[in-house]
Amino acid sequence: MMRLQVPGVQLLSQGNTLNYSFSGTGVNVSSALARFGHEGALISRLPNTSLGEAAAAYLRKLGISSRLVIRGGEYLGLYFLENGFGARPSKVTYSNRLESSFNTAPEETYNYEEIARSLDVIHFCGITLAMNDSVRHHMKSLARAVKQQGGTVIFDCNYRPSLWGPEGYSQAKPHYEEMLQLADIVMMNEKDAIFILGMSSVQTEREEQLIELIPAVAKQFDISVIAGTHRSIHGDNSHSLRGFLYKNQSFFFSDTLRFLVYDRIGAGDAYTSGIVHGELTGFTPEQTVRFAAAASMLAHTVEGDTPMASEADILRAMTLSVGDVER
Ligand SMILES: Nc1ncnc2c1ncn2[C@@H]1O[C@H](COP(=O)(O)OP(=O)(O)OP(=O)(O)O)[C@@H](O)[C@H]1O
Ligand SMILES: O=C(O)C[C@@H](O)[C@H](O)C(=O)CO
Repeated sequence: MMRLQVPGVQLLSQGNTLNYSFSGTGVNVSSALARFGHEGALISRLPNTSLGEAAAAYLRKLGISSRLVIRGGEYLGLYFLENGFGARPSKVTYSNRLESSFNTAPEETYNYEEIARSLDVIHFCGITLAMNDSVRHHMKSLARAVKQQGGTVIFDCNYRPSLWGPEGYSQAKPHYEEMLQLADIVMMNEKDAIFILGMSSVQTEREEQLIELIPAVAKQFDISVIAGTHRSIHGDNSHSLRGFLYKNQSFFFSDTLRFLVYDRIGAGDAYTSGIVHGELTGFTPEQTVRFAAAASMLAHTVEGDTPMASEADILRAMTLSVGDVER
């Protein structure tokens, strides 16, 4: 999709120029993994227009393979970003998303078995799950095909209230449950368990709810790895983030990292990419969760949705020393 950002911290109603880039969770995760040395390919559908061309060129620049990008349809989904400052949060407004080439892809667009044979790991997210019945059908069919071929299915719950509407949780629940049944690695925290899956906890603190509910989710849906973050937002444009990883019936946590935020969008995708890279590379769970949290921290420092840090940048950031100019 296309991101249209009002420069600086202006509101849409104040500005008169927009900077554009192309993004979405799939773009963010596949480009980060490509930067870490894996082959990252995007499964999507782009229009045969200058907009589609510009998006394809952007993917090439990010090192993403477009071998699974289909051409057709007429539009690209858009979102407008107004950056927050201090007490005023950033605001995302989606536009024309449901008419996009991706969201109108007809039944026969993707050859699920062929795609599944061509990859080891596939990543889906809750944003795609919120689109429409036809997209959900593509998504679940592809996940089933990958599972049948012995591939790894990753599902990031990232629930977006504005996409599901007022009865969102009850509408979302059966679809989330289906994806969780198919997933091997899941990105979530206790909020997803409580609000979407309807689980309850006797605990009142987030950390304790997490420790009670995540193992129950892993058991119920037979999930090997569950990972996610807890974020606190401070009044001085800084955030604190602590990552967790639940694997082999044990929890692993990163340190709580506190940092200034330049651009928050896509930081969760950077965390996911760190977890997936750690799992694929054979890091220990301790290393993986620390690597993912540092990857997410660095993503907050770069403009745009897409994480730009290399593995070396992240390993350096894990030492926690703030650097001067490197020359
Ligand atoms: N209102 C909500 N209802 C249910 N779950 C939620 C809600 N808000 C957030 N969550 C869940 O909490 C987890 C963390 O969400 P959060 O928005 O903090 O960041 P993220 O998804 O990690 O980051 P990013 O927005 O960069 O992808 C996600 O799995 C998300 O689905
Ligand atoms: O809405 C999307 O498809 C994703 C974008 O809003 C953005 O890239 C994002 O939220 C990433 O997690």
